[in-house]
Amino acid sequence: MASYLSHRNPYLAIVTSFAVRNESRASPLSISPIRSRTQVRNRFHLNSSNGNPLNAFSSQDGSALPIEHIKPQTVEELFPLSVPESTEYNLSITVVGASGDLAKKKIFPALFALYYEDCLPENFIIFGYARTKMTDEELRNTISKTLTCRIDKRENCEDKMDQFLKRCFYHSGQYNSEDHFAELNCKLKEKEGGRLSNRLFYLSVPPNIFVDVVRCASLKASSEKGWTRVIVEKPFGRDSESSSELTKCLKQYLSEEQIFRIDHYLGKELVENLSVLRFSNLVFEPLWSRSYIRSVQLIFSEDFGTEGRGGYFDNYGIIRDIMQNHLLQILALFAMEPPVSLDAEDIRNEKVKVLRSMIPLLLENVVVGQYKGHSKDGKSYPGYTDDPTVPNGSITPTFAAAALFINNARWDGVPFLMKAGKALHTRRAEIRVQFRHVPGNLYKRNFGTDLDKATNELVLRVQPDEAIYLKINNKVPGLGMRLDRSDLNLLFRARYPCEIPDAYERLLLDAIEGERRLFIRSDELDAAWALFTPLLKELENKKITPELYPYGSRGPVGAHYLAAKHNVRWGDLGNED
Ligand SMILES: NC(=O)C1=CN([C@@H]2O[C@H](COP(=O)(O)OP(=O)(O)OC[C@H]3O[C@@H](n4cnc5c(N)ncnc54)[C@H](OP(=O)(O)O)[C@@H]3O)[C@@H](O)[C@H]2O)C=CC1
Ligand SMILES: O=C1O[C@H](COP(=O)(O)O)[C@@H](O)[C@H](O)[C@H]1O
Repeated sequence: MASYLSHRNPYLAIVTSFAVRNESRASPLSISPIRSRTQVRNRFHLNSSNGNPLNAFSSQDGSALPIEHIKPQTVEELFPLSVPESTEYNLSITVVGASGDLAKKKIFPALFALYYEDCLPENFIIFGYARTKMTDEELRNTISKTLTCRIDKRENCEDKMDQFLKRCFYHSGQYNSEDHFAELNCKLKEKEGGRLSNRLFYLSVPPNIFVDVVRCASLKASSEKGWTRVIVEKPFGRDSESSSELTKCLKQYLSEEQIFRIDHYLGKELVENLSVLRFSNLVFEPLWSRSYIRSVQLIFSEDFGTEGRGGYFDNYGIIRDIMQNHLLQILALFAMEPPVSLDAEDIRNEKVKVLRSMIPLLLENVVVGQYKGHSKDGKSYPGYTDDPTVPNGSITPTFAAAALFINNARWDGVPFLMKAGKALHTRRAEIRVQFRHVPGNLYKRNFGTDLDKATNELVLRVQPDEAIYLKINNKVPGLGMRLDRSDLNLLFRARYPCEIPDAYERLLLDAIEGERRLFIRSDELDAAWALFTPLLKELENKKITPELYPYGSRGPVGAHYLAAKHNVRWGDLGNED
């Protein structure tokens, strides 16, 4: 019971510790604390991503108001005899950049999915905000085209969509206008109907606008009595300096507790499952070190180019777009020491330690590539520089492979190979763990000369078709002694025949709840940039030309040499997957 609410905000931590102290000397007369706590829990009984029940109307983040303001002063304040009903609370979500691609593709559909699953509080409203002129009705029409119902839960879906859309509104304004945000504030207040309201802003706009929006929103549209939180989309800067500058600017208006830096890969089901697999199964954790693991591979590939996003992409490139954030976050989760608990700070502390233990990334351990035009079966595919939004002669990498090392006792000498590319032959994201050879293997001669083919490999397929499988050696049935490699295969669609929630659903729900475990803390971000910035500068200063690879291919051959240099092979390019 003690840990039930305690990891949340200061208010709830106080409530919990106080309630537990009271509980230990409970008498028939000391019933009110326990009753109050139960009421609090029942009011909004959802689970956040670490499995703890939610309290969606949890109080302040210590932002708009000083912390003393929110500390309950008396027992009556801590455990009021009459706890307000959930209907008195409101959650207002403002999607800034609501006319954009991400808002339509991911954010509104995720919000609808949460509503459909009864994961939003009873009183919620959603505002779209952008410069584009639009009426509420026009916003509803636009987003209605992208809402979908779970494949396995289609009943009443149309009704639910209608009800959801009725809660969606739109306000047009400039991103740097305090007046326009003050107008938004008036509209929010009107719809909130005088209830205590928590406010969440989702910054789905290009990064050069982040600070303006945060300034205007925090000064003019913060919640007066509830919390105000801001989800910030990547990219968080483009190197150490710009990232620190961004953090510094954001912190003029927000506390760290209010900033939710999203990395949507942390919300993916299989990335979530990584820690479960490792820490709740005895068979894996003892093997999780240099003693048994020969290499770890983090692979991201897309079978389409930068179509439509070339303008953004050219300023960043694949290392900033995928490696410095998505793949590095997975690496940190994979390699961290067991955290003290599942609390956000405990996990993020361990991740930071790993990131800070990484050996500086050398240019000789990196390969960069760029896709070129290619024709196949009578169809032609454009090269990266054919995109009209990409400058002629751009040397921005659309592919990169890198070998990284962690300087600690657990991982000394183990190559962590990363590979990320656009316009490759397949769309896939996976974590591959290659184990060492079996020492003194009795069956050595059954494998022929290539012992690598007989090593065990654990694969977490993040997407598509989520799966966890372990490649093992097995006797082929029969009178002889022939071995082959087989998979112990946990295919999610076979085992769990329900739709897997999108990463944005999980992350939005956590931000509403105030659960920060899957969001990036500023010191994690600093450590991530500290690792990649020198390399990025060297690539740019030396104007390293990327190796060209045809659209739809398996990427530059340089990636194979890189793996070979570290005595390993890419697991995704074997004869079998
Ligand atoms: N799209 C994706 O798949 C992903 C996007 N992201 C990040 O999410 C954020 C939003 O992405 P996305 O929706 O694709 O971005 P968009 O380019 O579609 O921009 C979103 C909105 O911002 C406004 N906007 C665009 N450019 C400018 C500008 N130069 N000055 C002022 N306003 C501008 C536009 O609204 P209006 O003109 O109406 O004001 C636009 O509809 C970005 O930070 C992006 O990096 C992260 C991961 C994936
Ligand atoms: O952050 C980004 O991610 C997408 C890939 O996300 P996914 O969930 O579809 O795998 C990528 O296309 C984009 O370039 C990048 O900015």
